[in-house]
Amino acid sequence: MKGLLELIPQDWLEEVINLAAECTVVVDRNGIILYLNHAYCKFLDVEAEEAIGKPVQDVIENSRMQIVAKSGKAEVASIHPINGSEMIANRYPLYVKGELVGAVGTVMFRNPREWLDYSRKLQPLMDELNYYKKKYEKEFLSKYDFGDLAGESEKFKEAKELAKRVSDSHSAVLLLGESGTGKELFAHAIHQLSSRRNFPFIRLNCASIPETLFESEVFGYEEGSFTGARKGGKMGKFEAANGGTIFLDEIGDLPLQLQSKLLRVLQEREIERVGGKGPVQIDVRVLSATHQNLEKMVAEGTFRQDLYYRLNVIKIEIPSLRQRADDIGPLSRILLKKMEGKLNRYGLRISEEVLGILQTYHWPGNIRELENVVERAVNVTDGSTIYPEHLPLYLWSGKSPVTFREVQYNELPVEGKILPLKEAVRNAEVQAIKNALKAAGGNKMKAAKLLGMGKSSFYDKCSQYSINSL
Ligand SMILES: Nc1ncnc2c1ncn2[C@@H]1O[C@H](COP(=O)(O)OP(=O)(O)OP(=O)(O)O)[C@@H](O)[C@H]1O
Repeated sequence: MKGLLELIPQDWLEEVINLAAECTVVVDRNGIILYLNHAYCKFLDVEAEEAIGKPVQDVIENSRMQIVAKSGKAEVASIHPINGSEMIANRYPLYVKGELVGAVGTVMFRNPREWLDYSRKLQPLMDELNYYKKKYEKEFLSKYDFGDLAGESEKFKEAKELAKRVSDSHSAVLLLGESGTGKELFAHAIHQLSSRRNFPFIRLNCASIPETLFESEVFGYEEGSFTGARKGGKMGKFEAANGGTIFLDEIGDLPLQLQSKLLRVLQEREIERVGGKGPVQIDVRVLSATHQNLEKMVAEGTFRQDLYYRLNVIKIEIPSLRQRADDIGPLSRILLKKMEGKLNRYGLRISEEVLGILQTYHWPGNIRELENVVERAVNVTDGSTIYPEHLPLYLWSGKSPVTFREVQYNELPVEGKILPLKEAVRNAEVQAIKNALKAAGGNKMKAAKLLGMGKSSFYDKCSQYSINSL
């Protein structure tokens, strides 16, 4: 077989080398220069005839070509000081028929200026690339894993274990739980632990999607399929999720007429773009979530039974924060750490009184609400400790924490001796005032606030019970 270069005339070759890598040098195994191209001669200010046959280090200052020709190890993009400036050079060992015969050196940039000009041209492209990378990560990749799901209570751990166990299955998962319990976090974590993790995670909010846009959003459309259709068409959510996971959030809020369209995709596992030429096969894992009671909706005829069965292959019920009161303390501390980072306020702690209040509140908004409360507290706390007055008023104003809980009489232990009611009330008031003063570090205004009392009634009570200080 003919050599690959045989068709190129000999006198073309040098020009080809000059164009391919401006400054080029070739040495034999002993580091003797066999070839120095025109551009390199010009850069070094030497004649080729003078240089050829000489040891490379005698012609090129600080050269390492003789080392590469012996070691057989390439040196790529190394800084090479020459002629008072630092150029960037590549040195490659030259193997012919498997044998090390010498080395080839090229100069990528003859000085840092060249490199700067080059990187200036490259920078906008890199910025653009990073922008799309971030956009892709934000829109198409899952952001959380099971490590982000904090909680040690039994019910929560059971839900987490089940979710882990079914992560890699292909079956549909229905996540049930009140608003703010972490259903979306679970969906991310399930995808992250599955073998689909390197494929997209696409969220479709079924509550916010207008009926008129459902088809184009969910199935996509072809260019020119309707007035206003985007040039090049648009990929729908199912197509975008292909190979990965689609998370149908707030599925209980999907209008009945759209439920049948969704059911068709789930049954047939194919979609057809609006104005498309035919169906496209899709391979997506379906996760869905709702705070609604789907069984009740099915019974009332507002949710399709067949769709319910499709989605509810594996049901995971996420407990409300009320049902995992033991987790409130640890979760508050975790959320505090998160907020410290977000708001750049470090070294904060939550006081015992605040923990008491948080533990007895009923948390209708669950972890999302707790997160908001902690964020607010971090914002309004001046010192390093979060006290009750840093919580929103509805959490503590005018009430003792115990009134938040539905205490059953038979749950209350009988303690101490039975006193006449007036005396018991007096003792309780004295104790409550002393506790509040202690919690407020002796500050009467703060103590009054903690007790949910006006300043003057607090002072009246203090003088009635002769309490002057702690
Ligand atoms: N176990 C947890 N550990 C730490 N943070 C959590 C946990 N669960 C939820 N969160 C946080 O609480 C907030 C609400 O979570 P998420 O959006 O997943 O709830 P949701 O149940 O999907 O709510 P909705 O039903 O309103 O959509 C998020 O900011 C999330 O980071």
